[in-house]
Amino acid sequence: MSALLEVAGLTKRFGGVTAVDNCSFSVEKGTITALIGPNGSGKTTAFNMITGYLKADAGTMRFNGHDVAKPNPAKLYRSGLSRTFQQARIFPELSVRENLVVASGFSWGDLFGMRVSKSDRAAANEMLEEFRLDALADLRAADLSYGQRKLLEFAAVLMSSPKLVLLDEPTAGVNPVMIDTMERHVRARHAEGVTFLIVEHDMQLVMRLCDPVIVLDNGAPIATGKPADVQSNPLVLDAYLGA
Ligand SMILES: Nc1ncnc2c1ncn2[C@@H]1O[C@H](COP(=O)(O)OP(=O)(O)OP(=O)(O)O)[C@@H](O)[C@H]1O
Repeated sequence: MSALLEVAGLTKRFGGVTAVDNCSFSVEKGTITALIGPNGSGKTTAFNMITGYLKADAGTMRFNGHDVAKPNPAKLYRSGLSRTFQQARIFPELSVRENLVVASGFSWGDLFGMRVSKSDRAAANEMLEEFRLDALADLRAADLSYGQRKLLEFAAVLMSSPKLVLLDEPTAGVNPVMIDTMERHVRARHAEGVTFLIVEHDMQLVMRLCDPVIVLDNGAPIATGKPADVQSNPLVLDAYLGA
């Protein structure tokens, strides 16, 4: 296996708080890697730096064999690294279908000038079917339920045919049926070769879906390994019980 993403020495301070502290880890190609840790251990801050939403104070990053000196969300998206957010970021005033078309790289001008080609419209329609969102295609995204919005955001990031998808708490606040749906879609895309890095608090889901599991505490990894090994690691137990 080879690393698709490598971060080394990643650091971010907010005033007196070191949210991410000289943090190094890698995500191997073809894995569903989990990034877990107690509340406030730095998971989202790490995601934000890796995806270019937050400037790191220190550290380096490589993605798909290239150094990324200044991570930029749009450039990374185009080069195959995309992400979701804890609170799904979609365009609430666009329809479900339009959200998918925009996510595939169309400018708003193209969208509203109806310059979207038939094949790209077909790709959006396929995604709608795959995610069983076709019945909702013409609804405003704002009118979707919380779980449906998360599903739409996930479908939208897949429109760019990513190599690596970072999911930030994909199942937080969604019902058990939707958790199963999310899991199914992750497995299906993984089987097609997409690599995942997932921040998730649902440990049952992490244990059955992810391998390896990276555990952060105080902004740096304290354990990395197979789910069962990590689960019984005394350092990990301490970090969670002490949290
Ligand atoms: N914008 C910010 N300004 C100040 N402090 C911040 C900011 N963002 C995060 N922090 C602090 O950095 C630390 C790490 O936060 P972060 O959200 O990355 O943790 P997390 O592991 O994602 O937590 P959770 O599981 O609760 O989402 C926390 O102490 C948090 O309070």
